[in-house]
Order: sequence, then structure tokens, then C-alpha cells
Amino acid sequence: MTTTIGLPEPPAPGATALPPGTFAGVAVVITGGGTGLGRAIATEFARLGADIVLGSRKDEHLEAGRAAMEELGARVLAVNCDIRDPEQIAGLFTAAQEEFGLPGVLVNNAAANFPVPAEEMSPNAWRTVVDITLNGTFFCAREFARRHLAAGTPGSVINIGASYAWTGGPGFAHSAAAKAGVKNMVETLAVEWSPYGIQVNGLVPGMFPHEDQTADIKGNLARSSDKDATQPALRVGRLRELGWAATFLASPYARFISGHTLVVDGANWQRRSLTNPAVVTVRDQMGRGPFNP
Ligand SMILES: CCCCCCC/C=C/C(=O)SCCNC(=O)CCNC(=O)[C@H](O)C(C)(C)COP(=O)(O)OP(=O)(O)OC[C@H]1O[C@@H](n2cnc3c(N)ncnc32)[C@H](O)[C@@H]1OP(=O)(O)O
Ligand SMILES: NC(=O)C1=CN([C@@H]2O[C@H](COP(=O)(O)OP(=O)(O)OC[C@H]3O[C@@H](n4cnc5c(N)ncnc54)[C@H](OP(=O)(O)O)[C@@H]3O)[C@@H](O)[C@H]2O)C=CC1
Repeated sequence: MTTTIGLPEPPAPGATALPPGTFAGVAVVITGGGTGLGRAIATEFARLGADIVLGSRKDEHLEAGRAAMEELGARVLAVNCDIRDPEQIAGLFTAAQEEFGLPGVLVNNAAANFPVPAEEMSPNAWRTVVDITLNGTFFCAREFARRHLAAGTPGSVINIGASYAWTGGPGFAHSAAAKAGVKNMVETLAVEWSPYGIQVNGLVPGMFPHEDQTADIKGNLARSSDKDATQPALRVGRLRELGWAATFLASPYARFISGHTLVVDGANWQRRSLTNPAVVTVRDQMGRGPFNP
């Protein structure tokens, strides 16, 4: 019998691969950084000495993020901001610049998503997810770059993506299309802005369950009872593993990496079976009855 052991566990929470103080004096903007994966990324930057700027729509999310960052001893600014609105984004960067100086890192983490069969998706549902996930990401990157170009300073942008940018995402047509745009944007902007010292990279999380996941996404995940067993790694991701990847990409040790999208998912997105499992429609997976327009 061959023993399956899965991918080993990472170092304990609180460990860092980068030298302490790597981001001392650097302000890092993390959109959607008050919850879930954004907060996990903010946590690792804070541990390495960064000043943290959180931007999102809901004050309760911002306050949760602020408390977590302050507990780590980081300086933090939390700004109410809807990334669909370029003026609110400009306001966020102005507030950050006044508090900490021009942010050196932008993590475009905020996104929107819910599972829905494509034939049932309303035009406004499509527009909302694309507007937040794709347009909002571009507007934030644009604001960051314009300020750095004007100042003649370098910077680093990390766009959080999803692996269905490559594969398609049945049940998530809006989000998958938007994330494909986000990945493509990484490749374009990296070339446009490298001459000005701005790196642009993508970071794709695999399965990282967390308590802030929306009820819709949690409901979808709940359909697989043993989440570890669904992964080639035989385990899900630990939140700090994503944070470490983000801090590496934005660090001085990754200065020649730009236009790259790093997938942190234990090879899950490359899974294929020797024998195809039977096709189950998105409607059946979601327990929907027949389509009734
Ligand atoms: C199981 C595997 C999961 C893999 C996923 C992997 C990759 C990606 C993951 C993620 O992106 S996770 C991030 C998820 N987090 C969020 O989405 C947080 C923010 N989300 C929200 O604020 C809302 O959910 C929102 C709907 C996206 C936006 O809120 P807003 O207030 O701006 O919009 P609404 O006016 O409420 O709705 C707009 C539009 O959308 C329709 N709609 C909303 N929810 C659903 C739904 N569950 N199913 C179908 N349609 C939905 C809503 O009805 C509106 O349309 P109209 O009724 O006006 O036509
Ligand atoms: N969880 C997972 O397994 C995976 C996640 N991802 C990606 O990781 C990132 C984080 O996801 P996750 O932490 O799970 O999700 P969450 O729902 O916890 O986080 C989404 C964040 O985005 C913010 N946000 C949403 N809309 C807006 C808006 N219009 N303006 C400003 N902020 C907004 C929300 O804050 P507020 O409500 O306060 O505005 C929230 O903090 C996303 O890009 C997602 O696509 C990718 C693959 C898998």
C-alpha cells in the first residue's frame, strides 16, 4: 500500500520568511482588508512592520480589521470606500498619503461573488460583480500608478485573482469573467508600468475557508463535507500561507518578478481524473429545479 500524506503543514502562525521590519516605513493599501483573506494578507504585512490602510464599504468590517492590526502593533488607517467609485478611491489614497506618505504597495483584494446559474443571472447581478471585481481593481491600480508616476517613485501592485480565470467557473460566470480580466490586466499593466518602477503581479488563492465567507459561498462549500479530502494537498490552505506569498511578491526580494500570477492552491486547479466523473449541471449542484423563465 502507498501511504498518502498530503502536503506538509507550514511553519506556525507568527513565523516570517522575510527579515523583521521588511516593510517598516511602507504604507500598504489593502482593499477589502477588514475581512477574510484581505485581513490575512494585511496581518502578514503588519507583522513585517508595514503601516496598514484598509478600504471597504462597511464600517463593521473596517473596525474588525483595525482592531486586528492594532493588536499586532501596526499603525492603521481605515477608510470607507466603494471601489466602484474612482472619486472615493482618490479620497482613500489622499487620506493614506496624508497619514503615512504615498503607499508603496497596493493589494487589490476586494471582490464580489455569489453562485448563480448563468441563465438566471440578472443584468444587474452581472454588472455588479464585474463592476466591483474588474472595474474596481483597475480604478485602484490606476490611482496608485498615477500618484507614483507623478512622484517618480516605485511601487508594487498585487491583484488577487481566482484560478477559474484560466478554466472558466461554472456557477460563477460573472466572477470568472471578471477574474480573467484581472489576470489579463496584470500582464498589460506590468509592461506599461515597469519602466516607471511599478511591479504588477497576481496572486490566486485556492481553497482557504474562513469565517467571513458570505453565506452564499459558505453554502456552496458546505456541499463537500470533508474539504481537506477534496484537495490534492489533502488539506486546505492556511491563511498565513497566502499572506506570506503576498509579502514576498511585494518585497525587495521579488523586484524582478512582474506580470506574473502566483497560484497558491496546492495544485488543486490542475486536477484531472483518469476517468471523467458524470456531468452534474450547475442547477442540480445548486439544488435548483427546472429553469422556469
Ligand atoms: C464554492 C467555491 C467558491 C469558489 C469561489 C472562488 C473565487 C472567488 C471568490 C470570491 O470572490 S469571494 C468574495 C465574495 N465576497 C463578496 O461578494 C462580498 C461582497 N458582496 C456583496 O456585497 C454582495 O454579495 C453583492 C451582491 C456582490 C454586492 O452588493 P450590492 O449591495 O452592491 O448589490 P445588490 O444590490 O445586493 O445586488 C446586485 C444584483 O445582484 C443580484 N444578486 C445578489 N445576490 C445574488 C444571488 N445570491 N443570486 C442571484 N443574484 C444575486 C441582486 O438581486 C441584484 O440584481 P437585481 O435584483 O437588481 O437584478
Ligand atoms: N475565499 C476563497 O476561497 C477565495 C477568494 N478569492 C479572492 O480573494 C479575495 C478575498 O476574498 P474573501 O476574503 O474570501 O472574501 P470576503 O467576502 O471576506 O471579502 C471581500 C471583501 O471585499 C470588500 N468589498 C466588496 N465589495 C466592495 C466594494 N464595492 N468596495 C470596497 N470593498 C468591497 C468587502 O468589504 P465590505 O463589505 O466592507 O465592502 C470584503 O472585505 C477576493 O478577491 C476573492 O475573489 C479567490 C479564490 C478563492
